[in-house]
Formats: sequence, C-alpha cells, structure tokens
Amino acid sequence: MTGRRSFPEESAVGVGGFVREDTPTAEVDRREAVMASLTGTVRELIDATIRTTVDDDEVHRIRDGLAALVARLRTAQLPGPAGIRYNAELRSWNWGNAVMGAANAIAPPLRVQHDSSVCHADVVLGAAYEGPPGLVHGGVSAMLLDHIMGEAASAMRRTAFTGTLTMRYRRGTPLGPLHLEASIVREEGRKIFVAGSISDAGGATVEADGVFIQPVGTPAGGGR
Ligand SMILES: CCCCC/C=C\C/C=C\C/C=C\C/C=C\CCCC(=O)SCCNC(=O)CCNC(=O)[C@H](O)C(C)(C)COP(=O)(O)OP(=O)(O)OC[C@H]1O[C@@H](n2cnc3c(N)ncnc32)[C@H](O)[C@@H]1OP(=O)(O)O
Repeated sequence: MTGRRSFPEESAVGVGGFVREDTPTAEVDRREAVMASLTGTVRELIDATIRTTVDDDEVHRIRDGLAALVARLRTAQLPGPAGIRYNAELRSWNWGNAVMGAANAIAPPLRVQHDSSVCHADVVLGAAYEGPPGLVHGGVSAMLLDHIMGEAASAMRRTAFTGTLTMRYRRGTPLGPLHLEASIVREEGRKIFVAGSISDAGGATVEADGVFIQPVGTPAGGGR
C-alpha cells in the first residue's frame, strides 16, 4: 500500500450519472495513471486466460489467487457503476466506460483524437474481441463505432445520444491493428448525422451511419 488516501473523496460517491467532485485535476491525473496501470495488467490477464493451455490444477491455483485479489479490491468499492465525474475545472473522467474507461479492462481502450472535422483512433484488438475465427465480433465493431461516432457528434461540448446506428459489414475485420474514423455529415435541429468506418491495411471493413440526438434541455454547445 502507498499510504495515499482513498479516491474518490467519501462525499463524492454517488450512483451512476454525472457526479461533481472537488478533486483537483492533478490528483485525478495521478489516480487515473495508477488505475490505468492496474487495468493494463487485468487486460493482460483476460488475454492470458483466453489463450492459456496450463493444466487443470494450475488453473485452479490461479483462480484461488485471483479470488484473493478480488476480495482485496472489494474492501473499498463504489456503490454502483462509476458514472461520469467532473471537477470545477471541467476535467471529466469516466473510468468505467466500456470503450475508453481507464479502469475498465474490457475497454480496448479506444483513444480518440479530435482533428478539425474528423475524429480518429488507432487500436489493436486481440483475442478478447473475437467473433468469427480470427475476426472482430460484429457487436464489438458496432460498440467502437458507436463511441467514436458519438464523440464526433458531441464534439466534446454537447450531449448526444445514439438514436439509430446502421452498420454495413463489408468484409471480415481482422483482429490486430485497426483505424477508426468518424465525422459529422450534417445537422438538422437536435439531430446530428454522423458517418464512421473501421479500416485495416486493405481499406474499410465496416462502415456505419448514425443519427445522434441531443436530448431536450441539454446545452447546444455552440457552432463547430
Ligand atoms: C457546453 C456544455 C457541454 C456539455 C458537454 C457534455 C457532454 C459531452 C462530452 C463528452 C461526450 C463524449 C463522448 C460521447 C461518446 C460516446 C457516445 C455514446 C453514445 C451512446 O451510446 S448513448 C446510449 C445509447 N442511446 C440511448 O440510450 C438513447 C436512448 N433514447 C433516448 O434517450 C431518446 O429516444 C432520444 C434522446 C434518442 C430521442 O428522444 P427525444 O424525445 O429527444 O426525441 P423526439 O421524439 O423529440 O425526436 C426528435 C427528433 O429526433 C428523431 N428521432 C427520435 N428518436 C430517434 C431515433 N432513435 N433515431 C433516429 N431519429 C430519431 C425524431 O424523428 C425527431 O426528428 P424530427 O424533429 O425531424 O421530427
């Protein structure tokens, strides 16, 4: 143990949704790096579990060792999902997010770059994302595109929920290095139309169109 105080502050714990915390950005950054290092190892654990060929007795010993570690993590837990948190400087963090959460080993994680009109991300998908043999599960492709297209729609300044997501699986998406892109096609009132794609070295494997909707009462955020 490092002797650091627990995170987040006791008063900030809430269930789901947006949670305001008074944690300084430097402390959020520090804790995020600590959690990301744990998450990276858990991600390794997932891959190693899928691909292991150790014998049954060794599997049972490893299971018992892991159960003890789970019990240690359970000694201090949020009462529900991690939600989205933000501080007075509007530094936000959603460490449980299924696609980019720093504390979620299921997340590849996707690191989205925002250029002027295009969001893009490079990611390497391993054995944990397999659907057909050697290929990315179609639901995983949809999940990743939903996220990057949602980020494109929100431009990190407004809330935009997925209304409709249409996928075209042009050919199998191989596990390994992939490139994702998303951009806004047009806007009509609260509706934001977005196009997205996943590509390997040979070009697009999946293309998607999405309609993202700004919920009533949320800030419009201003022009792009
Ligand atoms: C300065 C302030 C900054 C604030 C910044 C805050 C946050 C931004 C920051 C970061 C965000 C970062 C990243 C985001 C990343 C990823 C995003 C992931 C997105 C998701 O993973 S999110 C989960 C899945 N998603 C849902 O869980 C939605 C459940 N659902 C609903 O919450 C409602 O269903 C809703 C809101 C969709 C609509 O509800 P509603 O009441 O507003 O809609 P309403 O009936 O008024 O229709 C209005 C017009 O939209 C058309 N319309 C309606 N529904 C449609 C649909 N489904 N498809 C196509 N068009 C539709 C109508 O046809 C009409 O069109 P028209 O006006 O032309 O007639």
